[in-house]
Formats: sequence, C-alpha cells, structure tokens
Amino acid sequence: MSFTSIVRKEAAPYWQGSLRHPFIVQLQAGTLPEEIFRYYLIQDHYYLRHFRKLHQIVADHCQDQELKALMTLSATGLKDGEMIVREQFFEALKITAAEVRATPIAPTTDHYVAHMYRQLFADNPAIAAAGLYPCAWLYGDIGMALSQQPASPNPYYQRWIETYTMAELQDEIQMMGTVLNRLYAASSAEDQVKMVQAFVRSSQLEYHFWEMAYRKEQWLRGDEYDE
Ligand SMILES: Cc1ncc(CN)c(N)n1
Repeated sequence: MSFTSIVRKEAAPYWQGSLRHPFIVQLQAGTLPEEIFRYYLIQDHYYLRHFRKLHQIVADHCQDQELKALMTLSATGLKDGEMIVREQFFEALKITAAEVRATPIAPTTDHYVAHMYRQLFADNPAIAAAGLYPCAWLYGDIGMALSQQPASPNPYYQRWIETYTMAELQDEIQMMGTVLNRLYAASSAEDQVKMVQAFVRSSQLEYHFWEMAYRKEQWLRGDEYDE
C-alpha cells in the first residue's frame, strides 16, 4: 500500500474531526467569535514562521533533488501566498506586533512546532517531510470541502477558506504525495513506521490546534490547587 493510502486511513479520525470541529463549522457559518479567530491567527503566526523555516532546513539538508525542489517551492509559496494573506488579516483586524508579543505561545502550538523539529533532528528528511505534509493536505481538503458549501457571511472567514482552494496548493499537495510515496517505498521498514508516525502525530496536532484556538488554551499557572 502507498504511504498516502496508509496515512489517510490512520489519520482519518483527526481529519474527519477537523471538518466537524466547531472552529471550522462556525467559520463556515460566520458565527465563529472574532476573538477566537484572532487567537488562532496569533498562534498560527508563530506556527507558520517555523513551518516555513522547517521547509528551508529540509531543503538544505536533503539529497533527493525532487524533495529539495518541492520543499523550496513550498517555502516560497508560504512567503508569497499564505503569509501575505495573514499579514492582510493582521492589518484589517488591527492585530499589532505588541499584541503578538504579549500573547504566550499556547501549549499545543508549542508542542506541534517542537514535534516537527524533533522529526527533523532525530531522523531524516523523508520523515521530517512526512511530519510536515498534513499541514498543506488537511487545509487543502478543508478548503475544498468548505468551498462546496455556501460562502461564509464573514468576509475574513471566506478569505481564509479561499486561501486553501487555490490550484497551486492542490498541485503542490499532489506532487508532495507522489514524492513521499516514492521515498516511503525506498525506505527501511523502521523508517516507514517513523514516516507514518510523524504524519499521524501531526494530524492529531492539527486537530488539537482547532481546539487550542477554540478554547483559547492557556498554560496552567501552577497555583490551580492552592486554597
Ligand atoms: C496549524 C496549521 N496547519 C496548517 C496550516 C496551513 N498551512 C496552517 N496555516 N496552520
């Protein structure tokens, strides 16, 4: 079985859960409280900055020319596409640099970014790439699913949805799947397991990420059980 078929099956609960999560359902309906969207954007700002850096590091370290080219393409696409849209959101919603600095990185955001770096430093570029893949693929699937429904009445939410329906993203997802299937087929049995684990853990963390934003997840203070 190919890598993409295996991981789609293994990660199915988190992908289906993402589509049903109130963050996504309310984003589509236009009822998601704006403060939750704001919190998501601030957390995702940190995520995207590292996500792009990770693509560059994988590109710099991998021998496989096709993977190198795709990682470079994604890093550029992030900078010229998704990250620009996010800057526009920050401007329109008046999210300032001071507000970003004053907002702690939530536990789930921290965990997700740390997980992706761990795959990179503990393993090899194919495993690191497997851990990065759900990001584009899941958002691409969510974008396509939401675009089949009526447009969100909130123009920012609709713009968010449209960011993930672009043909370039769908092409990139397709190409990355083909490369990962080839790398998986050429990997040792041990590395194949690690590639699947990296992908599934990222998918879990994608699901947690909606929940993190929806609950405006905070670090515990340490005095929760004091009288
Ligand atoms: C957490 C997360 N995952 C995926 C994406 C889509 N690049 C994102 N912006 N943020």
